[in-house]
Amino acid sequence: MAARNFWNAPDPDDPLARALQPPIDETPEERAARIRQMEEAQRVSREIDEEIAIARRAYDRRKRAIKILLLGQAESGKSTTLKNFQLQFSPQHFAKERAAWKTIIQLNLIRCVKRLLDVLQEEYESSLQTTTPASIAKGKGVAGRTPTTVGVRFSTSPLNDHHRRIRMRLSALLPVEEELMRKLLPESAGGPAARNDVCVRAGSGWKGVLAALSANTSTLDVPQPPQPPPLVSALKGGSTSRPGTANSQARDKDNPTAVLAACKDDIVALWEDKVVQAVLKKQNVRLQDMPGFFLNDAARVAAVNYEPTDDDIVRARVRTLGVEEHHFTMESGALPGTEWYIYDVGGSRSVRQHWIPYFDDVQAIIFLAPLAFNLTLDEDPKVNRLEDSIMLWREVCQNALLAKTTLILFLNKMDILQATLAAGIRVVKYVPSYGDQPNDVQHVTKYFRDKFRGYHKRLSPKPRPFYWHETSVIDTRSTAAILVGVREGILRAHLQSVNVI
Ligand SMILES: Nc1nc2c(ncn2[C@@H]2O[C@H](COP(=O)(O)OP(=O)(O)OP(=O)(O)O)[C@@H](O)[C@H]2O)c(=O)[nH]1
Ligand SMILES: [Mg+2]
Repeated sequence: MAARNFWNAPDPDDPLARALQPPIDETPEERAARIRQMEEAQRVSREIDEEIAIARRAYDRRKRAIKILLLGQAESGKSTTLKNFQLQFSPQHFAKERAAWKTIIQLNLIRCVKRLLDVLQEEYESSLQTTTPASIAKGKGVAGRTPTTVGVRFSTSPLNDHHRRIRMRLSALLPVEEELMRKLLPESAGGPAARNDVCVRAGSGWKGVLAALSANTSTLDVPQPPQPPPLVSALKGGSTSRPGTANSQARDKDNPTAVLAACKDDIVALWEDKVVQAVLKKQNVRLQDMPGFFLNDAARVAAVNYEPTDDDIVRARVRTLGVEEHHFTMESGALPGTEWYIYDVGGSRSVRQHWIPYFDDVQAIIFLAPLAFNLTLDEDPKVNRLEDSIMLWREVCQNALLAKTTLILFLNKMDILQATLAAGIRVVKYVPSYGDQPNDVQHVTKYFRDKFRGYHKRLSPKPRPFYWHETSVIDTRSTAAILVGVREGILRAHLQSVNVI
């Protein structure tokens, strides 16, 4: 019996094959249309196969890749650690994002100026006094300002009209800040998170938005600083209205570089003013400790031709909302070409539930714990920051999903601990169990490190080594050396776990 060609000759008994047979009376046009349809179906099918192959390759690559999760409370230094990683091991990628960071740094500077203006306004308001008949009778008043009418308000503040004029001119920065925040986080512009910090939502493509903005803003068109309105309105808290057309105002608020350049001399003058520094000291405000502090660099950052340095980018502050995945290929090191994924999460209490889905798929966790024994959480000022870090560390140590995960503790912000202890702030006041041990960096660090080590040992589902480093991740040089060691350690642990070494 002759062999039937399986593909070309359909089995006459197969109902599906019968159904797919072209009709006997098919016209040439119908035949052409049927063939076109078949070809289109084959093309779609090939496309789907290709997509599946790409997805499978990506899945295999990701499975082989090394995955690190950065954990810790808000402001503990997770995103700063990530930037150090990128700077150290993926410098080309880091350099590509420079334009986006420029706008963030400008925004950080504007925030610092705004905070400074708020402090000066508070000082001014708290120094307002009203004359009373009694004070006039006793000849009380302010030098050079003899009150003439009963009930006149006057200020005893050392801030004078010169400061108020600068303050009015700097109000031109406020619409710029609002506009940038609206672009970065449209859904919560003006909300509580956005008011306190520069926020971005993970996966929103904010770096692309900012890079485009930075490329589009003309730096040649520097507006003149606004002229102050009459002093009366300035004393009332001021209006932000400026001379110029509505069009020029709309254009200016889209151009942080130009507006900052116009305000540069005023920012520098206000920040370096001795009276202003004395007010800050009196009010016990240290703007230097603010996240994203750039006032000492104002002359550079507010310049028309400003380009951020690597250090500027590492110091820039953006609050992370959600979880950001960063994929990069090691450009150097023991195994160049190795793929790494680093997950950077938001650390404030309301977003911590988003961490859990990442727990079962990471080789290592870098846990950032600043030894901020004297500070409280922004989101809950009743909670001590260090207590919160220890509570989080305990949860991470005992989590069964993380039993095989390498935990690396960064006791971060050592520079701040040093400054805090040098300022005479005593640990025992906040942590009574510290007792009368010496109040120096070495003893304080050992005390808290032993606490973290103890929980790690007691709570880990099975024994695992305790890795820790004292870090100031804001300092790129000292961090680079630590990260090289961390990278090699994680790589070795990973290769061992897959039986390669
Ligand atoms: N002085 C000092 N500042 C640091 C250090 N590490 C981070 N910072 C600063 O602390 C602020 C917060 O750092 P981030 O890296 O943004 O903190 P985060 O953990 O990512 O915070 P969230 O995104 O809110 O969860 C930034 O202004 C950093 O520049 C450090 O070691 N020393
Ligand atoms: Mg962050």
